Amino acid sequence: MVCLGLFLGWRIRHKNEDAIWLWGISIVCEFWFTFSWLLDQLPKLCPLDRATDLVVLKEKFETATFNNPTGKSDLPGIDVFVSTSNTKKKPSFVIANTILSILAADYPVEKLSCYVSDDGGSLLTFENPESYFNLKKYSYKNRVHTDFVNDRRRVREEIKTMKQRIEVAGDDPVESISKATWMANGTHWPGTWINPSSEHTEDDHAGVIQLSSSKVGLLPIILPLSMVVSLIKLKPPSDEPLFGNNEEDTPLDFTNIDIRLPMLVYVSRQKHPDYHHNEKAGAMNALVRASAIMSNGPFILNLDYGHCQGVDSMGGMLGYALQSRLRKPLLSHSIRGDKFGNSSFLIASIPVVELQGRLADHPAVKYGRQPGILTSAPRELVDASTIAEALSVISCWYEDETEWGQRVGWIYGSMIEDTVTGCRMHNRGWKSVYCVTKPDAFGAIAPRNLAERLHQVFRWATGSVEIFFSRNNALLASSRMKILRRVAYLNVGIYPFTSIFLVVYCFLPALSLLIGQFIVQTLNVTFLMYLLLITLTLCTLSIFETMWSAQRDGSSSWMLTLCSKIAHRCLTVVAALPDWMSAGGPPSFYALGYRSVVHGFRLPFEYTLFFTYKRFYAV
Ligand SMILES: O=c1ccn([C@@H]2O[C@H](COP(=O)(O)OP(=O)(O)O[C@H]3O[C@H](CO)[C@@H](O)[C@H](O)[C@H]3O)[C@@H](O)[C@H]2O)c(=O)[nH]1
Ligand SMILES: [Mn+2]
Repeated sequence: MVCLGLFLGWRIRHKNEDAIWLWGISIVCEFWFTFSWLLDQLPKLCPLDRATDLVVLKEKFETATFNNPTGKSDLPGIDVFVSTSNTKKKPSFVIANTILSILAADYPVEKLSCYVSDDGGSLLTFENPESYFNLKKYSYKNRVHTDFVNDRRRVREEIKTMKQRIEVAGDDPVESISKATWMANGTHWPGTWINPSSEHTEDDHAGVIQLSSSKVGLLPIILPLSMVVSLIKLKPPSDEPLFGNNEEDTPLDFTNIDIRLPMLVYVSRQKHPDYHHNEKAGAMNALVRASAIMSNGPFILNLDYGHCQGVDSMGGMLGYALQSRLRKPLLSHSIRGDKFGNSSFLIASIPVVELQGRLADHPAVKYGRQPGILTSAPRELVDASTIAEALSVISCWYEDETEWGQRVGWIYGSMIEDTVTGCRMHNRGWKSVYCVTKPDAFGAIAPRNLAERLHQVFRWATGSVEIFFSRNNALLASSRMKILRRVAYLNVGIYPFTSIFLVVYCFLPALSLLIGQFIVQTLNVTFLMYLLLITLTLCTLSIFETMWSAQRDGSSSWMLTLCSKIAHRCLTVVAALPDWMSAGGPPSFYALGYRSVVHGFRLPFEYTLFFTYKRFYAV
């Protein structure tokens, strides 16, 4: 900050009298860059690193006490929401992995429900796990128990036969799926048809809810999942362990293994051309209501279609949420976080906040999800009338003349609904914690190519500009919004504007060549020294951040860690440069143009790609 201050001071005192306008433009840009750098840095002040003590968590909630003589888990229920939309772009096997990671979580099965929202409303396309099973030599060989090798062989055979069964259904496997718009029970699929006809397209179809325990219903719907289901013989969970036996017709031996799995629900909300579906925010709100009727877990965890989670993450996160209920400290605090270098991490942590409170307004859930309520009573069975009721709350007119999306649930009106919703929650005094777990709690898929990445940053920038020009602008937030958090939100709303200054500033050298004038009168030593000083300071800052994160990892040879991390960081910087140059500038620039000039025009979530690139490359 001192370097930048001195530099700017020097620049103001040494005008280029021969081209005062050029000097003026460059000074304005430099002031903006300093401002946006500050906005980036401030939220990183006072980093706090917390970790849940899982042993204490288990001790508190899963040991026999006077109030809980059986020692059955007393942990609260969690409803996990996974969203998917376009199955062409989002392979169904990816979401199958996400769902598997949830079903495999180290959390009492009877307390966990997994809701899959499919905005495509489609029978997911079949993509088989052949590539994994076709590997001639796989890396586990000689390193794992022979049981695993044998099980793997059996699963491979099972999948082969399943594939054959699918191929027998028609010459072309894809063709056979298109006929599967008729479900196995002889009724037609209420959602999107492969050959769409009226009321069976992606934007116009009835609501669908399918429960994993009604196995027959699920089988034709999610094919990769159906494999999983048929392989492990899904059972509706009760709070008593259920041991498998080998008599059943399964390829795996489940003797003495608890075969219960969490409740798995497939939801595709109703769509109608007359109603805006509000993308992911709309899908999440439908799930909030449907789940309130079906399981009403006091906590919600929201994952995207490709966010796999680690086995311990649920307990890890609950540790934060339940902290106030425990006398023995559950959290260890230490300063210095790991994830420096990207201020958006603060914002990215926001969806992890416990999303409780009165979100549901349906009579069946009159009291909503009461804050902090612990559901120790066993969950009631879900019957046909419950499903009918859940179907009614995912209809598209359900939100008519209600406050859903305005004040209740996920907030509508921006493409980055996670940020707006987080902002509104903080604004109302919700607390959030930045969750750092070891190993990482979640793994996600990054965009696979430049076009996808540009599409994503364009969408984010559009969302940011939408926020900036709305009442959700951080400057208008209530006094409950903490100051650094306000700065972080402000940064999210303001960063696309940097693109204007970037484009102008990058243009100046070319202009200088043409007119023979530069932003300074002469390239004197002081100017160059300042540039060098600023560059060196930034590098040092980077090294410090790396050192802190190396220390945090508690590595015994932290020098070695440091060296490898510095090398890694250098590589990252080099690799990120093209990304920064392509993504940081033009997409934000366009987003800004669209939002400010063509205000009120809504860009479709998925089709921004077409919009950007036609223009981008034309220019
Ligand atoms: O109409 C829609 C559009 C999208 N989605 C889902 O929303 C999620 C995010 O979409 P994606 O295309 O993966 O966007 P990303 O930019 O990768 O996602 C980030 O940015 C989004 C805001 O733009 C947030 O919603 C996400 O939580 C955040 O991870 C995915 O699971 C989609 O399936 C829907 O459910 N319905
Ligand atoms: Mn994504």
